[in-house]
Amino acid sequence: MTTFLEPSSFFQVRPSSVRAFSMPFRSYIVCCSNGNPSTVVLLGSSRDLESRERKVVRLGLPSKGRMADETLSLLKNCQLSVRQLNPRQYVADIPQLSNLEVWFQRPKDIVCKIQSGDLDLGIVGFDTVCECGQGNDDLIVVHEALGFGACRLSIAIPKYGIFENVNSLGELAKMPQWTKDRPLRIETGFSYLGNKFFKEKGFEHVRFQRSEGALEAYPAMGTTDAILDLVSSGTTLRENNLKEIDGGVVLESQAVLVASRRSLNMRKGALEITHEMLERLEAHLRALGVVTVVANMRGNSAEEVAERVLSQPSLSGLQGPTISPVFRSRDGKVVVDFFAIVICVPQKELYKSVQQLRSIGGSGVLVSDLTYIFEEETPRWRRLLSELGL
Ligand SMILES: Nc1ncnc2c1ncn2[C@@H]1O[C@H](COP(=O)(O)OP(=O)(O)OP(=O)(O)O)[C@@H](O)[C@H]1O
Ligand SMILES: O=P(O)(O)OC[C@H]1O[C@H](OP(=O)(O)OP(=O)(O)O)[C@H](O)[C@@H]1O
Ligand SMILES: [Mg+2]
Repeated sequence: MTTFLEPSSFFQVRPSSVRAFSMPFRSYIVCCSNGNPSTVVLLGSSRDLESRERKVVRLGLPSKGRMADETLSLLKNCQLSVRQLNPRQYVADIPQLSNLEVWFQRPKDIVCKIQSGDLDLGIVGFDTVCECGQGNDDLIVVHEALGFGACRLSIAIPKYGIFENVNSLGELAKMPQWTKDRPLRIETGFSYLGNKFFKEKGFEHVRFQRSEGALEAYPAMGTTDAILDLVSSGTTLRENNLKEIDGGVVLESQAVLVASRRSLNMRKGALEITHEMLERLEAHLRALGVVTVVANMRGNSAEEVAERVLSQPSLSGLQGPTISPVFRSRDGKVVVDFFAIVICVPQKELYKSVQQLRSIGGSGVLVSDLTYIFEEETPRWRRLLSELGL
């Protein structure tokens, strides 16, 4: 039961005391009717109230770093261009999506702010969601493969010295050097994921040391034994005389669209915006690397042309070819002796497809890029609704 009390009976507690109630908010309005702490009632945080009252939906995008440009260009390719008047402005919008604000933030802050209710949606690396989210059930990965920022969170050790013959996680664990007093020291910006991984793997004597940036230098400095960091091409490791080991990949990552479950359930418009973004992202990503091929072919009927087209392995298209009659006027009569074929083929198979089309009589071949492929269903939308219990 909620009881409304006189203002004089309200007081505020410190964040540390609030944690004792296992509530994740920074400041709470707490009231108690008779001074007895056992009757304390938590009404909600001032921050939480502000967040709940907010009418506009907020999307967090990386403000800088390697994810920033690719995020903007992906959205642009989905016809969701972000309108930012100048690059130092941290708030922007997407004219296509009314009732949406874009906030540029550092990737880690995006995940923190989604959890605190200051943002509703975000585009960041999966590694950041897992590290900063720490398994928080409020975070939902709505699209897990946006197609850029691919990397892995991986353990690396020196190629030299005591590690020369160590090439797997098992061998690293068995090294006699690690004891309670002298544990394996791992430098990382991913101590949550690192701790979890090493615990699951049964490592006993490990100590994580927290650092951000240029970790690859630390083993040679002698301040750490191993590092746990993101790797993509492997160049940074190689240039610093480090190597990955078998079984040492903690996580595979790429850019994802992440949302707050609370926002999707409670904030007006959040679910609709997420739906539109998801539809466009899926349709665009599906269309990447696929081209439309249009050609004309002489024939007596659509079926006869279809038989010829389907006899070629690279011409079956997404769901089979679309074949339409080409009407021409001859001697004052309308005749059909040509058919237009439309097929979608993977870019990689384009030349092979053109050769096959020619071999069965195709001419006037036109090729164009695809922007979207909208399927009947958006599989990730179904999955999201079921995760939200809708
Ligand atoms: N070498 C890489 N190749 C591909 N993607 C990467 C690579 N390094 C990082 N990423 C991805 O890009 C995201 C952002 O990395 P970035 O280096 O821009 O920011 P950061 O290191 O988290 O922030 P900052 O350096 O400002 O503290 C990472 O979370 C990861 O998903
Ligand atoms: O395998 P590679 O292709 O060499 O990429 C790996 C490097 O990329 C990231 O660093 P980043 O460039 O983001 O610099 P930072 O350490 O300052 O974040 C990561 O922390 C590695 O150092
Ligand atoms: Mg970085």
